[in-house]
Amino acid sequence: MPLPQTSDPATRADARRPLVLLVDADAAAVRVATAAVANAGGEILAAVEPAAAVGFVRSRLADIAIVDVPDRATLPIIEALGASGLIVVATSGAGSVALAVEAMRRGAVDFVLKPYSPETLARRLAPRLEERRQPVEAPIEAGPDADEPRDFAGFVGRSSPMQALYGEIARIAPSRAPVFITGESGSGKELCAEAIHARSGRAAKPLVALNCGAIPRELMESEVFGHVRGAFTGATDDRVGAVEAAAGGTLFLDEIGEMELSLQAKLLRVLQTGEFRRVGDPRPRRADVRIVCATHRDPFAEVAAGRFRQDLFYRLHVLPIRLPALRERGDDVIALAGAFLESFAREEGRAIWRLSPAAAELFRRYDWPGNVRELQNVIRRAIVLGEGDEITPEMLPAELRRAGPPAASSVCDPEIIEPFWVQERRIIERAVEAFGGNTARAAAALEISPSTIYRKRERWA
Ligand SMILES: Nc1ncnc2c1ncn2[C@@H]1O[C@H](COP(=O)(O)OP(=O)(O)OP(=O)(O)O)[C@@H](O)[C@H]1O
Repeated sequence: MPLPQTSDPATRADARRPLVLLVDADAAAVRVATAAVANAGGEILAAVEPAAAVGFVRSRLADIAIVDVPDRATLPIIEALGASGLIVVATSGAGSVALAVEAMRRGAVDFVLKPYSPETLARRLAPRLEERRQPVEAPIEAGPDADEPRDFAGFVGRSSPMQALYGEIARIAPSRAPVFITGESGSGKELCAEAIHARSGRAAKPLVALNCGAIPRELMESEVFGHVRGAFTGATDDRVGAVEAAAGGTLFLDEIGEMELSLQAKLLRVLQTGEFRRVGDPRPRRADVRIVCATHRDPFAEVAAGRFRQDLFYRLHVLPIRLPALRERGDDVIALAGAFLESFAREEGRAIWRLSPAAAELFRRYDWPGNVRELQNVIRRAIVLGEGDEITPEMLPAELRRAGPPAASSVCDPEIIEPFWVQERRIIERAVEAFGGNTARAAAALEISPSTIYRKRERWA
């Protein structure tokens, strides 16, 4: 199932794309439906299993729901979503006329038989999407120059992908539903979690962040759920875990993909029942936390490889957000560089620095695999080690200088030759990104098998 795409800025200028909730447990159908929704001019809000659909009844985020009806047990979902004002299109592979009639009786406006092609579903959806297409919503922070793109909640950046991201954050922040943030390393996932918390009704309560990749495995359960005295060697006192510390607020689980499978099962229980136990304590406790999680990996590949529980994934992947890579943000890189030049120079007790035009050009051309964090490091290093008050190309690391236009000479400079695996990795990552995180489609375009990508990724990890 590919990650939802941010909408086409050109279309957004005229009207907001209707948001579609996809309720289907079958990953293959979700892939086809995602393509159909994009073709018909909509945007996927989330793809969820039937059990998670009810969470959307109150959130009122979606305009339209496509609900798979494998049997009669799913029919009440149609009723509930319809009653909350969504246009509901039912689908089913059962091919039963009685089921179709019953789905329509319960409020579905159309019934599409499975398997459907993206074209068929897009055709059936198009008039429904048209009904819900709305004039573009008011800018996020209205003011005298409200039409101007602006920075937002700690983020610097006014490019279209960032404007779309700010809109998504503003829309999903008030919901209680879990948020699943994806994006390359250093692209601002933690900043995004902070913005969501700050704009939610939970802002007055704590935001507790845990990096699942940085905590030793044997301590992780106690970090998340706490422990009681004597639970294990060294547990000399009762200890509150992150879930309790975040009571009423938000729990941010960074690098969720690194969490052990056994602990994933316990987290699933919190999401299903609201209950958890401190390590060594038989007494169940209750938690009221909103979970926001993040990963730099492709979560669909992690599920496919068995490293991420599918049931937990569908519970968490309710409101997905993708952070664009820095290289997708155009001139934001220059604005960010300016902001860091100012703040780091101040921190280092130096005069304010600027970027020379030649250095700015390299910044624009470079790929930034480490994203905003890499940019911060480059600027900090130049300010600490450099002389003067201007960043020039000579002060920049070799990989950045390589980003310049190709040398006029036909002889290749040995310094610019990159290892084969680095070039191969860049090609693969770009392809996966171009297909919105869908490894299978990227593999098809590269004419290699998806398993080749998974195998290589394991080697690079
Ligand atoms: N658009 C932005 N404007 C200003 N600062 C930013 C922006 N994006 C990221 N940063 C800063 O860059 C640094 C890295 O961001 P952050 O830690 O949120 O990234 P991340 O995606 O969570 O990284 P990782 O995957 O390594 O956990 C932080 O200091 C953050 O404040």
